Amino acid sequence: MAIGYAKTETAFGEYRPAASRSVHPFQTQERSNMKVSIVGCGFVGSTAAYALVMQGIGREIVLVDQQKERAIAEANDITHAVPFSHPLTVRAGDYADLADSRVVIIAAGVGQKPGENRLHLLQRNADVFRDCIPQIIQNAPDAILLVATNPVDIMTHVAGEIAMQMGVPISRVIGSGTTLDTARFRSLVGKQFGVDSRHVHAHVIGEHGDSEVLTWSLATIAGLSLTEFSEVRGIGLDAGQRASIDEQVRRAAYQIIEGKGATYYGIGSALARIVDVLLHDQRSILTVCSRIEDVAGVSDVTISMPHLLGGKGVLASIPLMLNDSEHQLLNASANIIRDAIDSMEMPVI
Ligand SMILES: NC(=O)C1=CN([C@@H]2O[C@H](COP(=O)(O)OP(=O)(O)OC[C@H]3O[C@@H](n4cnc5c(N)ncnc54)[C@H](O)[C@@H]3O)[C@@H](O)[C@H]2O)C=CC1
Ligand SMILES: CC(=O)C(=O)O
Repeated sequence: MAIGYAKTETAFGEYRPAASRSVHPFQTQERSNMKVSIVGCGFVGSTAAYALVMQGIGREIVLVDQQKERAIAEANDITHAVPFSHPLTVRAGDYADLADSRVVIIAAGVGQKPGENRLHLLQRNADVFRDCIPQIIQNAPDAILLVATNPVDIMTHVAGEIAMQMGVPISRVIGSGTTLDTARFRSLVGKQFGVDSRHVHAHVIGEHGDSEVLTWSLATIAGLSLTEFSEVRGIGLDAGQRASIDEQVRRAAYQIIEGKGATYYGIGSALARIVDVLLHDQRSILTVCSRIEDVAGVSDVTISMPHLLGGKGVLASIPLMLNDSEHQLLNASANIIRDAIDSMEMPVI
């Protein structure tokens, strides 16, 4: 293009006359379709925003928190990372600013203190959801809701109950579920074998909590079962090593919370990955949680299984060919979630 030509290229490769541009160059239609909002921007919400910016996922991020000053401070801090990463805008807002969001991440509520498990948070965070989910849906009725707040399976169930009463299809209500636990499992198996964990195919399913199920029998690397891979590479994976990996996955949150008060890098990255899949209809398989008709003999439960995810949310949950012991563990895990759901009064809008 000749120097001085009176057209400028937007960030999206679209040319338009500079003089006729009435909005900031980033403020195009494409950008508004790439809007992601985050309600609850403490450790988890703000780290998810940072991960989105670092990876260039989406174009606009809105942070909403009951502590407005916190949201403003986080938005400013993350904006200062933009010149080193990707051209997103990050700003604080109110519920009205959620309008036109494609995805709303919900990380509002309390986290575990040392000595607490995730189920201990149930009543406190259910109260938070009674307050914030209706406001999110009123302002962003077409958005996909992505829940991170713990206990995430039950909070996703609560969000789904409210969403359905407000006319939102349940396929648009997703929880991060065991996406993080699956990442922990893959990273530890990768470390054991000296293999890039992105090439370890292994899933954690069930509750995002103490009863989760590591599906060892179905784990593969390069199409080989872990036993076969272990033989091929001459690297052992005995019962003791499996038990140690299981313990490290299952107890990771406790260990990290004991050490630094909260977990956020892993979940922030998991949330960014899920958002990427949703925004770009990537049809990825992730162990998010969604409301499923029947899991291991337990009916109508919100739980993590491998899910096919696309631009409209959950496209399918994928049943696994588990061995008997894994099936029993999944049944027990699903019953724990079902009992917790039954123990509480679901919100009526
Ligand atoms: N799903 C997962 O794998 C993980 C989930 N979590 C969960 O995420 C949640 C958030 O954890 P953190 O960010 O560490 O907590 P945090 O305390 O740092 O942040 C929570 C934020 O929510 C805000 N908030 C509370 N009530 C609100 C309301 N009604 N409306 C708007 N904002 C509200 C608070 O002001 C605060 O800024 C916890 O429930 C935690 O257990 C944490 C790590 C992993
Ligand atoms: C806190 C939590 O749920 C986790 O790190 O797994």
